[in-house]
Amino acid sequence: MSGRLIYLIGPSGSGKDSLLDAARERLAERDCVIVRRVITRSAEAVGEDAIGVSPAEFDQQEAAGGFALSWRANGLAYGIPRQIDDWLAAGQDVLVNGSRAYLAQARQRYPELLAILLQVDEAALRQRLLARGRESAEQIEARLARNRSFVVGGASAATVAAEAPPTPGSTERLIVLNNSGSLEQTVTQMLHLLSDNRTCA
Ligand SMILES: Nc1ncnc2c1ncn2[C@@H]1O[C@H](COP(=O)(O)OP(=O)(O)OP(=O)(O)O)[C@@H](O)[C@H]1O
Ligand SMILES: O=P(O)(O)OC[C@H]1O[C@H](OP(=O)(O)O)[C@H](O)[C@@H]1O
Repeated sequence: MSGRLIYLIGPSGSGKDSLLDAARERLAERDCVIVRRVITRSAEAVGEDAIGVSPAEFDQQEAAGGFALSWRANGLAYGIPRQIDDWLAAGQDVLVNGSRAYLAQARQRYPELLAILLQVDEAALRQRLLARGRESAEQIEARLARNRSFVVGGASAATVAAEAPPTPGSTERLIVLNNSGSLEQTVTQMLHLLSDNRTCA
C-alpha cells in the first residue's frame, strides 16, 4: 500500500516550520516523515533545517531528476528530494512544506495529496516576520504583498479560508488550519485532522 503526501502551505510567517518542528516527535511516532528541503538559501540563514545549495547546484540536481517537486518563490529555489517516492511506495506518509503557487502542479503528480493551508491574519504575519528577523523590512513587505495577491483555486486565500469548513476531517480539497492561537493548539488540531483523514494515524 502506498503512503500519502501531506502538502502544508501558507503565507510566509504563518508558522509552517514552527508547526512541523513542534510536531516532529509526535509525527515520527506515527511513522510520518517530514521532508528536509533543498533551498538556495545560505546555510547560515535562520530558519528550518534545510539543505543549502548554490543556484548552480540546484539547477544541476533539478536537471538530473533529483527532485520530486521543485519551485521558485521569494527569489529562491526549493526542491523536494526524489527520495520521497521511495518512502511513499513503502507505505510511509510524507509531509512537505510546500508552495501555494505550486499546488496545482503538485496535485498533478500526487493526485491524492492532502493539502493543508495554515492561516494567520496579516497583522500577525507582519509581526511574526519582523520578530523572526530572517528577512529585511523590504523583503518582508514583498512577502506580505505576495500573500495579499495570492490566489488558491480561483479565490483569494482569505476567501478560501472563509468558505472551507473549519472542522477537522474535512473532505474538501484544501483544509484550513488556523495558527492565530498557540502553536500547541495548532499542533493538536493538525494531529486530529491527519487522523481524521487517515494519514499519519
Ligand atoms: N502560534 C504561534 N504563535 C506565536 N508565534 C508563532 C506561532 N507560530 C509561529 N510563530 C512564530 O512566527 C515566526 C514565523 O514562523 P515560521 O518561520 O515557522 O513561518 P513559516 O510559515 O515557516 O514561514 P516561511 O514560509 O517564511 O518559512 C517564527 O518566529 C515563529 O516563532
Ligand atoms: O508563497 P508560496 O508560493 O506559498 O510559498 C513560497 C515558498 O516560500 C516559503 O518558503 P520560505 O519563506 O523561503 O521558507 C514557502 O515555504 C514556500 O516554499
